[in-house]
Amino acid sequence: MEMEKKLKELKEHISTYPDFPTPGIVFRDMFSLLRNPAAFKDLRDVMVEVTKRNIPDAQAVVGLESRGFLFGSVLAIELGIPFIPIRKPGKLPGELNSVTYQLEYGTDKFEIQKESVQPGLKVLLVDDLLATGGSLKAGCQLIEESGGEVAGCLVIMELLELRGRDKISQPVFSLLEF
Ligand SMILES: O=P(O)(O)OC[C@H]1O[C@H](OP(=O)(O)OP(=O)(O)O)[C@H](O)[C@@H]1O
Ligand SMILES: Nc1ncnc2[nH]cnc12
Repeated sequence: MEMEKKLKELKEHISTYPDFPTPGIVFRDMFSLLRNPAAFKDLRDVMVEVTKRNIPDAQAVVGLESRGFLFGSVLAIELGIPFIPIRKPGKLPGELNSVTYQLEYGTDKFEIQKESVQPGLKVLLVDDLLATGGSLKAGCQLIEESGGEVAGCLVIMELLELRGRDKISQPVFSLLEF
């Protein structure tokens, strides 16, 4: 099946919840897609194809906690490159770099292990969803502060009207647009 058709079908597997978790937020639930094994497999194939086509020189996948871990780890296995986590505070051992950022609903802090990023490492940053762009921007900042280079970002879903990609100077690829 060609990519466009696959993407159209995948989008139909995303359930929508108005006013969750707070009034005014339209929540796009990717877990409804993951419940369907054939759809999850198709999503994996599309992620791999888009990455190989657009970010072929990625040397590691960095995933953002927590939903970014699900897709980032699948991609790292398929590409045969390391998976590196960026986590919420207090979860990672060892020497860390950290950054504080704004969410669509609230603020939070991210941490990465210094030893996980070698100087000049070309990174593919992965998350489930791009909303205001605060998380992805913080992720890029953290990778660069740690000595890495963001070769590109991949998100499964993008909420277009929030214009999150305007905050990101690195190339951003999204699969399903809302
Ligand atoms: O573009 P932004 O406005 O920054 O929003 C997108 C981020 O918000 C959600 O994460 P959340 O902090 O809810 O964490 P979770 O994945 O652990 O549920 C989502 O998984 C993205 O990481
Ligand atoms: N609207 C939304 N739907 C799902 N996850 C989100 N994370 C941030 N905003 C979101």
